[in-house]
Amino acid sequence: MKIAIIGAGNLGLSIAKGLIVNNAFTTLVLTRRNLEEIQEYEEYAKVKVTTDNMEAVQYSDILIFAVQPTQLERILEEIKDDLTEKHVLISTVTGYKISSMESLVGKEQFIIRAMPNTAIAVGKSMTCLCCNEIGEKRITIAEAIFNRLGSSIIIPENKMQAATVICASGIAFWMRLIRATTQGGVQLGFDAEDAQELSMQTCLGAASLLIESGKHPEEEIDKVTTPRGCTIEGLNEMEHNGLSSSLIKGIQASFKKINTITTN
Ligand SMILES: NC(=O)C1=CN([C@@H]2O[C@H](COP(=O)(O)OP(=O)(O)OC[C@H]3O[C@@H](n4cnc5c(N)ncnc54)[C@H](O)[C@@H]3O)[C@@H](O)[C@H]2O)C=CC1
Ligand SMILES: O=C(O)[C@@H]1CCC=N1
Repeated sequence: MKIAIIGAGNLGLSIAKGLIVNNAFTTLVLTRRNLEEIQEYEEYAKVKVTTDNMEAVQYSDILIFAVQPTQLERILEEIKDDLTEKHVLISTVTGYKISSMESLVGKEQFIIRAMPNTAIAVGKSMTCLCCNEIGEKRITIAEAIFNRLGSSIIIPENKMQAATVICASGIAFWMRLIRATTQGGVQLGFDAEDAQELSMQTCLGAASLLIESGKHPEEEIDKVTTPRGCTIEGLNEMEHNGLSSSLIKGIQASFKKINTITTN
């Protein structure tokens, strides 16, 4: 696959790393306004960096847009005359609707929206996808890319904002929980490095157990909570202090915010 990432910033570079580590492209073009930060990527075989989006379009079949919402419109205006029927446009841009992209590049262009998270750099992103009508003919290409770099599901476009909160912002929420449990571990006497290792591996174990068993979290929690034991003591104290409620309220606040920053 001849892939271009238009806007190799935080997310764009995470996608690039995932593609490179998984050898998941034929050619890869990375664009950015300032090349200094991405020059090192040219050391990888078949990777090119440029400031020229038009060149990236001409050189590639799959165009992944990873720019800020306010930057996308200008870029689509810039490249639209160079788009052909071979191009598949994949936008990771938050809150930028398919209909707005269609109004700039036309309904006949294959358009897919993807909402990955930065774990795509290590092939572990949960990515939500949706597409325009004609894009259904190419959605399997997007699934192939994002399944190689984690897991993907197809959702209706009206759930993309919620998906952004749960998956894209969500990775930051989980990392904060890892940090908090690390701090708890330090207070119990582990050095910071060991405490983080214990916390990360336990988090990975919890997710893996649920993924592999298909069980509900409470069923697995019941196996851990010895009656009158230390686990239920800790869990109840956390709940008295609003753990679940705080997470749910945070998710709601994030969702409220994302609906205010939607640009179209
Ligand atoms: N950072 C994240 O974890 C996630 C971000 N997103 C969305 O992905 C998009 C990108 O986010 P980030 O990577 O965090 O932003 P960023 O600001 O780190 O990256 C955007 C990059 O685009 C470049 N750029 C701007 N105008 C350009 C142009 N005309 N041509 C080429 N490059 C240009 C900028 O120099 C910058 O490096 C946003 O819409 C964001 O909402 C979605 C999911 C997760
Ligand atoms: O925080 C944000 O607004 C963007 C969207 C999801 C991740 N980063």
